[in-house]
Amino acid sequence: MSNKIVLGDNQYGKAEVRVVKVTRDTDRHQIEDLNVTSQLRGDFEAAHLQGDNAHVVATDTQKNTVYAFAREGIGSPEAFLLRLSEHFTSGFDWVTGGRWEAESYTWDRIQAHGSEHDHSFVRNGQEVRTAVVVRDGNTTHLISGLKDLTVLKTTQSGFVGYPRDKYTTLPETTDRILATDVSARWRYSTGLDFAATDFNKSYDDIKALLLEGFTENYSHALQQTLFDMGKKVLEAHGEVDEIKFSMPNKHHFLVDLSPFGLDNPNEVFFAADRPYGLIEATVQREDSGSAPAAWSGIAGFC
Ligand SMILES: O=c1[nH]c(=O)c2[nH]c(=O)[nH]c2[nH]1
Repeated sequence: MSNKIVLGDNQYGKAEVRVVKVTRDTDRHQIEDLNVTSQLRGDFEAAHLQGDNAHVVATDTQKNTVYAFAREGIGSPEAFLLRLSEHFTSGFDWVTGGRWEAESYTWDRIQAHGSEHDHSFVRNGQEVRTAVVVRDGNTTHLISGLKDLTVLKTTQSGFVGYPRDKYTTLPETTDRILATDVSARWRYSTGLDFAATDFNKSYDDIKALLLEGFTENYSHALQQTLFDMGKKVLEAHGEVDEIKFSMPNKHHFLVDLSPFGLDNPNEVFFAADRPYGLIEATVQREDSGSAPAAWSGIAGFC
């Protein structure tokens, strides 16, 4: 083993640049609200080893670039990140790649006096939309997703047939509540023409498929429901290579009402917040293989 100490993988940039873009071409304003992280990869050895900052595009400059690009419009988180990645990799020879990530928050128009208001909005708290661009030389990986999409069904779910040992106390059930916060990330094929893709439409459609997938079949386990949801997305969207999920099983325990002389025919539950089951999996095409580089910097499944 060598005693020489060298620099390993590295990236740097500005994290969580909060940018809100108002489009006011007409009196009916539009709002886009993002939290952007920009990180550059490339030849930054001199900065780390010698304190030579000649290659260090300041994180402050990266932040300013986010705001300057927003002036020309955002469009979709994916399109915005792709523009940033192109700018930094084409503008600086030694920047060979990087990672650009955004969370996107949705604002709905306030319904006032029966119609949608022109310039007043209410935050839609249903889920947070996410996007990541990972660029490595000429290869661009694009991963879209969502998190905190909380769903629940009151029947058509059960859990039976699992092994029993001396530590097993869980009773089998064929009718339980199934609830989870869906985190999902789907990776678009690198062969896709990103410039010609309507990522907002794709997002809306995939979210709808995930929700439908949750409802459609009797659930023998959250694992099966996860797979149903992913399968629907891959069947309908040929441009998506794989989808990763992280889903807590938000347990709802039937409350024993017998001390009060009451029955409880599956109606009153204690919603536990912890511990929770944690179900994570990738749903992929048989021949697609995996693309670990695309997911680098994304902790765990989602
Ligand atoms: O859908 C479930 N999957 C599990 O793996 C599991 N384990 C458990 O205790 N309850 C459940 N439910």
